[in-house]
Amino acid sequence: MQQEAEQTILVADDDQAVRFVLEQALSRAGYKVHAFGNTQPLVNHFNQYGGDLIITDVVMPGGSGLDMVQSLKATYPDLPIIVMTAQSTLRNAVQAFERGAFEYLAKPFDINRLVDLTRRALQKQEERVRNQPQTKTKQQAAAEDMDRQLEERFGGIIGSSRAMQALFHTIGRLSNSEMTVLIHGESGTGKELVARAVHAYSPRRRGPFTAINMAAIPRDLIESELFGHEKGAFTGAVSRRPGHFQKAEGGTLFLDEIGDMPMEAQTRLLRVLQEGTFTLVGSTDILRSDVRIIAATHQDLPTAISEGRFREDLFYRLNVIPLHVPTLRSRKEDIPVLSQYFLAKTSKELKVATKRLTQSAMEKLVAYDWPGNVRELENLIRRLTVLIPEDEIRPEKIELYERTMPKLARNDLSGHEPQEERSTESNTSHSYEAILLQDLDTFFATMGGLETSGVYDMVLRKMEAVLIPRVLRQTRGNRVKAAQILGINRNTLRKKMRDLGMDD
Ligand SMILES: Nc1ncnc2c1ncn2[C@@H]1O[C@H](COP(=O)(O)OP(=O)(O)OP(=O)(O)O)[C@@H](O)[C@H]1O
Repeated sequence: MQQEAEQTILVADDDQAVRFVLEQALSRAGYKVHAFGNTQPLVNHFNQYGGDLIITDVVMPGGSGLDMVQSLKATYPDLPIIVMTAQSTLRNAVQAFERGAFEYLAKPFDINRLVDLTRRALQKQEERVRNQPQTKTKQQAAAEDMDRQLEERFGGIIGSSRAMQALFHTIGRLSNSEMTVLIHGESGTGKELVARAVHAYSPRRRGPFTAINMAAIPRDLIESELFGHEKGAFTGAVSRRPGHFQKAEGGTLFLDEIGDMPMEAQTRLLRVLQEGTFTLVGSTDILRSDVRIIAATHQDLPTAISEGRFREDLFYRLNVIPLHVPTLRSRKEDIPVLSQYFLAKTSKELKVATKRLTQSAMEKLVAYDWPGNVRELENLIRRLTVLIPEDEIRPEKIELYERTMPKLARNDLSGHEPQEERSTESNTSHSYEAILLQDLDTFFATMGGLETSGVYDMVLRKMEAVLIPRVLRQTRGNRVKAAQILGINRNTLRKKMRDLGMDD
């Protein structure tokens, strides 16, 4: 029987007849055989060209086969070695196994038994290799090292573009300083990540880092969220409550979307920056603050100032160190490394195999404009990891998901005409198809593929089981209206409800 990939066996025996018999039998079994009259030439050959299995005699004029087993196993613990001897003593047998031999054969033996043993030893070895964690290539290990260093140094900010390198450089220069920083950049570029890195390399690194997003809090609550409130300061203020300034004491307070801060809160913030003091809402007690401020915005603050929405004096207080985080489309060279980073990160989080992007899929990602910047790329990679059953991400999958993402569609990953120019109807049907297809892919993936039979009925039934209750909820249980919306007659609806086990 021919082996799939030819494996090499090295034989050492001082008896030429034995060597001949072994060479013949093992070659017939499909192995490549090199036979030697002594141990040293075998070891030399192995060191130079390697080999998959060794068969050795024990007593040979130039050296002991057992000594060779010991020295080879010390360096190659997984190498299978079969020992054979005409002087079969207990001592020899014990020593052979103690030194790591796979098997010990007393001469004379049935040659078929040796061939059989050889096959088993090689199979076992293959299994062991398969079950062992993959050994990394030097290149992989170096890349991982670099990632780790980057992650450690810049809190997980990835980017090898010149713009990102310049940003890293500034963050590095800022370490040891406590100056106020204003970060500017489009949404999703990584402003919060940068703020965290600035904090992590500052003398306050052991203090708290607290983040608050002005756009995410109702405007009339921003002041009390930031500065805390006194009991009874407003309806609902049942007790005295600290704000983010107190929580960030001794550390850094990150004020995201500062452009959305209401005027009254701006005045209080200005006071903290000028005097280092503030008062709780509803109190006149002056509290001291030891907090470093890092603010961020995607808005153009000078425009907000000219429109009377932002205090000019506050702007200058905040903008002591301006940092700009570049858009992803202006640093396309970072897209491959970011994509790989998110593929690895997501698969680790979700405990699934890391997917690969084909070259043309990667080209698509690089060509795209990324209006949502790094956040959009991260989200897309997460979706692809979760929803695609295959290990490889091909460009069609990216086009498919593009249709379900209004933002992506605008920029057109597929290279088609922009979707806004298509009719609403076709837009809708496109996204329905894509959403359904995504869900089906996930559904089939959880069922282990599309090998099941009766898929048509099963899928339609599952659709009905979701659709009918949904429409009935919409009509508050009114079946006449529900049947109208569904476009089926009342009796059909009643029958389907019964089939689905829905109560009358
Ligand atoms: N250079 C980067 N390397 C790794 N991950 C990044 C990078 N930039 C952004 N991210 C990731 O992208 C997502 C968005 O980043 P982040 O929240 O910092 O953006 P942002 O500019 O503060 O957004 P917004 O203005 O909408 O608040 C986060 O999950 C972040 O971890």
